[in-house]
Amino acid sequence: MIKILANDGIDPAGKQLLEEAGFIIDTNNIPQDELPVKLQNYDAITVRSATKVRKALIDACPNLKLIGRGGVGVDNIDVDYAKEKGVGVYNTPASSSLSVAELVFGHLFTGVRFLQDSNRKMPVEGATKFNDLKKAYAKGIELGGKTLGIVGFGRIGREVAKMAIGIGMDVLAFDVYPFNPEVELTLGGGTKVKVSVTTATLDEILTKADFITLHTPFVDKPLIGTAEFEKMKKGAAVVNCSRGGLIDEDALLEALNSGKIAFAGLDVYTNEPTPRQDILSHPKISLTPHIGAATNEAQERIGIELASLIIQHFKK
Ligand SMILES: NC(=O)c1ccc[n+]([C@@H]2O[C@H](COP(=O)([O-])OP(=O)(O)OC[C@H]3O[C@@H](n4cnc5c(N)ncnc54)[C@H](O)[C@@H]3O)[C@@H](O)[C@H]2O)c1
Ligand SMILES: O=C(O)[C@H](O)COP(=O)(O)O
Repeated sequence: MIKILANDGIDPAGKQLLEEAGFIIDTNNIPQDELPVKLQNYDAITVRSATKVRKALIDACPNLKLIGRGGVGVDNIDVDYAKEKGVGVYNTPASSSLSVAELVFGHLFTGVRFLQDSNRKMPVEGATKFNDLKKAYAKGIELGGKTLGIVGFGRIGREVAKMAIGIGMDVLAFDVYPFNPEVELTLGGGTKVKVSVTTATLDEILTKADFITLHTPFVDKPLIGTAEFEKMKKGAAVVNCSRGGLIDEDALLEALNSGKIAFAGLDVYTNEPTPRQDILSHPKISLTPHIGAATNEAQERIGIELASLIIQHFKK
């Protein structure tokens, strides 16, 4: 019997598929430091972003045959080393794109209408200072008609573009690789419409966009630091639902505090799971705790896709 440890959980639909295929699946969350011993009893492990599967753990578990990542980023797994050791590594790249794209707009709509701040202040001051708050939040702006710069035009970047076009934004897109600027929108009734975004350089995005959203992996250094903030339009805003580290957080605070940029929306942080307090308490930052893929729909798709990949792997 193949035994699988779903250390960061798995959607019930995925668990059911695995059980129907005859696998034993445990959803115990074993602490990282106990894994080198406890994972020895399993043939496979599935993780999200919390559990790390590094070289030392792979070495400690010679029976391990598969590592499944329920999600996109495999930066918590030593993929090349695992493959060298004959351990299969799988992820579910497309299952959460729509959910992440929707969260980007959650942050954008939040920022332009100060929701991050009014949600903090209304419970405390709403009843006594209603009109003061009404005045404080009176300078909102619309997203429609503004320019959105998308850095990284992959799966999520393309979903973001479709939504932006749908609400009447102009879209500039940049990617390190050449890409098809055409995206297909599905209208009510199923009608499909093809619309092209404008291809741009990173510099054009920095200087022309009203809002900038990042959709690349993190490699080794921030994509957006002091020099990039300086190039942005005054009053621009940034959203990062990709990976902490893509934005230099010191430079971000400086740009927010000087008024150079109006707001930021963050789902990911340089220090996870303990982001810095000056980021967490900033009134111009809309915050979510790395929940881009955390919708029922995305997790169900992820669970089903991962289960199918695991079943296929062991049936080979
Ligand atoms: N917040 C969350 O919960 C969450 C959920 C899913 C994915 N993500 C993250 O979102 C990011 C994007 O995911 P995706 O599925 O769209 O990936 P993807 O591979 O489909 O797209 C990434 C794109 O970025 C481009 N790129 C790489 N480096 C670049 C650079 N320096 N400048 C410009 N473009 C660059 C690539 O060519 C690619 O087209 C990943 O970092 C992923 O881990 C976060
Ligand atoms: O790369 C991803 O898929 C996301 O960062 C999702 O992370 P999570 O699985 O911890 O929600």
